[in-house]
Amino acid sequence: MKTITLLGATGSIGQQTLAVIRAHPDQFVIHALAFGRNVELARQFIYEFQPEKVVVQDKETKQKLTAWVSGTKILVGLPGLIEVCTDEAVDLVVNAIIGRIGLEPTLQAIKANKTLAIANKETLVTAGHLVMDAVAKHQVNLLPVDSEHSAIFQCLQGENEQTVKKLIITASGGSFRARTRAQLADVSIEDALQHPNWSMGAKITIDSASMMNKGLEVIEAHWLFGLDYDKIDVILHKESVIHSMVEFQDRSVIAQLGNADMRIPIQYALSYPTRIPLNDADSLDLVSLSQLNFEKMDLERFPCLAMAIEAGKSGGSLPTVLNAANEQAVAMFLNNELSFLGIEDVIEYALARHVKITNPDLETILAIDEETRLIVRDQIKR
Ligand SMILES: NC(=O)C1=CN([C@@H]2O[C@H](COP(=O)(O)OP(=O)(O)OC[C@H]3O[C@@H](n4cnc5c(N)ncnc54)[C@H](OP(=O)(O)O)[C@@H]3O)[C@@H](O)[C@H]2O)C=CC1
Ligand SMILES: CC(=O)[C@@H](O)[C@H](O)COP(=O)(O)O
Ligand SMILES: [Mn+2]
Repeated sequence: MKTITLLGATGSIGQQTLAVIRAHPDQFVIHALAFGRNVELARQFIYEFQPEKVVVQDKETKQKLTAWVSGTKILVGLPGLIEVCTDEAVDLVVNAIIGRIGLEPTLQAIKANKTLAIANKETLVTAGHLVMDAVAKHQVNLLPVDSEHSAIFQCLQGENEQTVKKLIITASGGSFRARTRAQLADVSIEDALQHPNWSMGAKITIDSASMMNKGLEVIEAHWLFGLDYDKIDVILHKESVIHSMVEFQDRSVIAQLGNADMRIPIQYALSYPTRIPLNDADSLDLVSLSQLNFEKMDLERFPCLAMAIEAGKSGGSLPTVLNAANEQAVAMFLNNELSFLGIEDVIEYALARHVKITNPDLETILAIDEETRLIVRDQIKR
């Protein structure tokens, strides 16, 4: 039995994680659930999973929840997240929170020697070196949940990582893959939220439309698999059936395929190192699909991907700036304060004015993150 703390329980990944746990009550039990402000949904999950502890984003949310909950301790904010990630009883932390807020809980969970299933890619982008240093020091398992990274991780099982020639990350192209750049000028929030293959939270869906998601994933892959950027390729694959591939030195290529169902990588991270059945799911039907398509990635069409690769290669504090500027810009786009193409403009602006700091510590990263968000807000409101 694995005892689990789940951060981001009310989100897209969080709910699918609970579906996996619900289907395997003999293997997984919830210790704590953390969420932001969605009290309605959280109440149902607290009732069903009876966690010992719940963490909410702020005091107002705690007040709303208090009347509904008995026998569960309600904690608030970052101290609460850290407490439930480090509790003695916990074996596995699933970090499915959105954004940079996931960084400190991640670091604390690793320091407490917990196995970590990580969906929260912003954490690895903003401070991958700190996370991987902590993983190496504490010798914990850091298990990818992101579909591409789970695919690569699965392809690497039983392999010697020294024999890897390159990773090939697939990209669906997102909501606007059929549009030219000129056709992106007036796109609406609703259009941007229509991902062709996956049902996901709003922020990652916008990242996918701008191709920043793939940029974040390249940086995430660099840290998770310890490979130089020139060994990480991205190709367009509109069906999202091959979730990613590994080419080995002998030119053999291993791919992981499956339907676009995040329960597959989530469950693999939870059950690792074994596989368990995924019930209520369809098998991949290649005959119905009949063909799979691949295209070269056009970095001029998708400048966010180009900026992310450059920031990753340059390293230091630049990925922190990239991530913070993107989080702020996407939030403002979703709030109707910025156009879709404005997202890439403000990220470019934030990166250009930043003076890189090599090997930033946690305090420096948090300060740069805050400062970058301010700069982006000021720039947009001007
Ligand atoms: N969705 C997907 O299929 C995939 C997602 N990912 C990654 O997984 C992560 C989660 O994505 P997704 O599930 O789509 O996101 P969602 O927006 O659907 O969910 C985010 C979750 O985080 C919670 N949250 C937000 N802010 C805070 C906070 N300050 N304190 C505590 N909890 C907070 C939300 O709570 P509430 O809603 O209650 O406010 C919600 O539970 C992201 O990093 C994303 O890039 C990676 C691959 C696929
Ligand atoms: C499900 C998942 O892992 C997402 O990150 C997905 O990959 C988004 O798809 P694209 O970014 O390829 O559009
Ligand atoms: Mn992904």
